[in-house]
Amino acid sequence: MSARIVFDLDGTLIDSAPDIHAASARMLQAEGLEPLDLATIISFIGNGLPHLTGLVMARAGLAPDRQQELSARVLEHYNAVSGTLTRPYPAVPQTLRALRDQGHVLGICTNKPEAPAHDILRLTGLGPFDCVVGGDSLPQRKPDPAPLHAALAALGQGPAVYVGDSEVDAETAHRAGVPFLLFTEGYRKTPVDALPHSASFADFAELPGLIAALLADT
Ligand SMILES: O=C(O)COP(=O)(O)O
Ligand SMILES: [Mg+2]
Repeated sequence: MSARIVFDLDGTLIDSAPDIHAASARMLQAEGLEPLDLATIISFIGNGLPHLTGLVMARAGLAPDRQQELSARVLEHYNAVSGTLTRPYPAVPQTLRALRDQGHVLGICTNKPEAPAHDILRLTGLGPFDCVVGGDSLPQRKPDPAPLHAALAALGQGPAVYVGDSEVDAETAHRAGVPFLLFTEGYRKTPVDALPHSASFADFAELPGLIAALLADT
């Protein structure tokens, strides 16, 4: 049976935190400020770059009324560095190929803006995806279920599953009523057991088997 499989991007298919860290560091440097450490930046990922910029600004003591200006700055820097330090997690390319070969249709539902999401998918060679919904594609972003619903609608009919790494992804899937497969090696802050999920995995090589088991149950 073929399924509609939608993936989160940052912390799920790709380890993009080093480029996000570099983009925020360039913005801070232009303000005469020191970079935040990578672990702090990782803890801020999940709700999109403007939200992350707001958290970085608060931590660095920058006035909140500059958020729009500085978010645009971080996005410019991110577009400039995007891909330099970003890598797919181990076994991701092979697993995506295997899932396509099995006849599944694959989509992306990320809070990363749509344009850099397309860029990074091209640079990493992880595509083609049958749809890409970004954090700025709709008025709503995750954890609102609307972006996941939009991605699934674009993929047609059939059983659905969402694969992600974070609290935001677990809540999105839960609110959308879609089974959630949790990748445990991304940017999650909460213990695995405290997040609603159908199954969890640490190695992408396990994913086709988990999806087959999920489909057998439905
Ligand atoms: O850019 C972010 O903050 C999060 O992106 P993600 O939804 O792909 O994890
Ligand atoms: Mg993520």
